[in-house]
Amino acid sequence: MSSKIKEILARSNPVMPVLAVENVEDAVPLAEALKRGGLTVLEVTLRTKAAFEVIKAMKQVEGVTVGAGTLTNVGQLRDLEALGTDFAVSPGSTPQLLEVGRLSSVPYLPAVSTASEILKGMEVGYDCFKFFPAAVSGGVSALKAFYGPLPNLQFCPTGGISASNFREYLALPNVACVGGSWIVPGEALKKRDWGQIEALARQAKASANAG
Ligand SMILES: O=C(O)C(=O)C[C@H](O)[C@H](O)COP(=O)(O)O
Repeated sequence: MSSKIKEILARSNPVMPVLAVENVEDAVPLAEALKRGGLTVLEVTLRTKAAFEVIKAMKQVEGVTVGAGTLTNVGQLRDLEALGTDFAVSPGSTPQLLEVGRLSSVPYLPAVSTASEILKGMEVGYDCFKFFPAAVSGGVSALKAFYGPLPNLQFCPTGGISASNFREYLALPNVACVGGSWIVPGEALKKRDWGQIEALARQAKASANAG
């Protein structure tokens, strides 16, 4: 399981837009804009009523890997399995999610913010985690500190990451990719400004590759 998620969150996909999409009609144009900008691994949070329909619609866009975020219980994971979602991400982790996620057909990324949570995940076999909420949990300094005793892990930090600081995270040896909502500002989505979203994606991709 961890290896499948690591393939998805590889350094070739350094920035993962975290999306909250209210209108299913926006799903395809949004995924296409992000793809034109060079970002093809997308996390659709389950924060909106339309989220499952949005995932289904985005999966029609060729070359885009569509995961679900905000996974908080096993029931949702079962629904995502039925939908054929490409991966699933939680904002935290529970013993039940870790256990069920390990065996799921949907590659699963649990989140941690402390060393003890990391150890609990490792006990079940995980070596790849979301680090959430990254900025308020110590940011780059915390990830550097985890690297000392636990160098064989990979993280996807998310939460409080922006255009101005994401490269500091990507420079760390234990960061596979970063996630964030800054690529798709709420206003741009509301205005259906696909050009701006494409430009923000392109900028992030270029800047990540330059690092
Ligand atoms: O909804 C979820 O599944 C989450 O876990 C939280 C999101 O990943 C972060 O809220 C994104 O953080 P920002 O980039 O600071 O907006």
